[in-house]
Amino acid sequence: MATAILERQADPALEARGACHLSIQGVTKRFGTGAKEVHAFGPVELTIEAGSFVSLLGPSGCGKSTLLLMLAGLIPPTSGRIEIAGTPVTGVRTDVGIMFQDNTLVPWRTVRGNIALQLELRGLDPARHTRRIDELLAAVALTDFAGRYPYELSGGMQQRAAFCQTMVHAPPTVLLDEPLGKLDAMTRERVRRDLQELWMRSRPTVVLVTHSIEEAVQLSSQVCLITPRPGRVHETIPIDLPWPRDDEVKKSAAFAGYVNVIGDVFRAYGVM
Ligand SMILES: Nc1ncnc2c1ncn2[C@@H]1O[C@H](COP(=O)(O)OP(=O)(O)OP(=O)(O)O)[C@@H](O)[C@H]1O
Repeated sequence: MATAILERQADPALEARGACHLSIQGVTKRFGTGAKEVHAFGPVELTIEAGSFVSLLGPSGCGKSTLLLMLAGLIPPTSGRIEIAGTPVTGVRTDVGIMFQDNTLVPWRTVRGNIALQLELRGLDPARHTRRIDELLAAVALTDFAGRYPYELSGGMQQRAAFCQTMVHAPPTVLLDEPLGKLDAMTRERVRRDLQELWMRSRPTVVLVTHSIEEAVQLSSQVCLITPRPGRVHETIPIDLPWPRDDEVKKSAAFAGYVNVIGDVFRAYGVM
């Protein structure tokens, strides 16, 4: 799958897109005012190196999704500064690929039309990317459903279509908010492998929000542990395991060691 996803067609708009360095400087987020104010997140200082795969792990409500939305420029921080590749994030970033747990497929377009929409929104001509769309569809086993509408797909199929949407413009920065949460266990494992292979081949900067310690350890170059709300960085743990993180690696004592160490942190917080 990854090979297909990463093959880029000769469109300068999709070429020469290096991975981006992300910088989060003293960022906080508060929602509401007065008695209803919620201090959701921060202050946080965090640097995410270009080409790394960072998972954000933390208890429910600690502000992980809020951070992702701020990184994408969809909501502003209350204070602090976010930069992608040295440029302050001040609004929606079209060079970022983002995927949520609930997909953003529009009901009036087919699967192919939904994928094409992400190109159109960026001023790219879908007709020039037919091969890429076909390869993405094949990679997630949706070729036969390209002409179907979202309501005709299962939840897992909708997420796979949404994955194609996220990747079709070859984003140098990919933000994933529990994208695999609603997938069945077998599909989830397959998409994890695909995601890993994809990252290894083209090394976009990936930030993944997940509740699964195993998923974070399997996929990440670093796992960032976030405290209960208001979320702060407890620790960033480099995951020094060989790639690819196949079944052999997942069965290793070192893998189990990382899972235990991270689990101990959350057990100490009383959230596990
Ligand atoms: N638009 C909003 N208005 C008010 N409060 C909000 C808003 N969005 C998030 N919050 C609050 O901010 C806090 C962090 O929410 P967020 O969704 O970022 O957490 P999370 O770590 O992603 O949680 P989960 O793991 O359950 O998805 C929560 O207390 C939530 O209620």
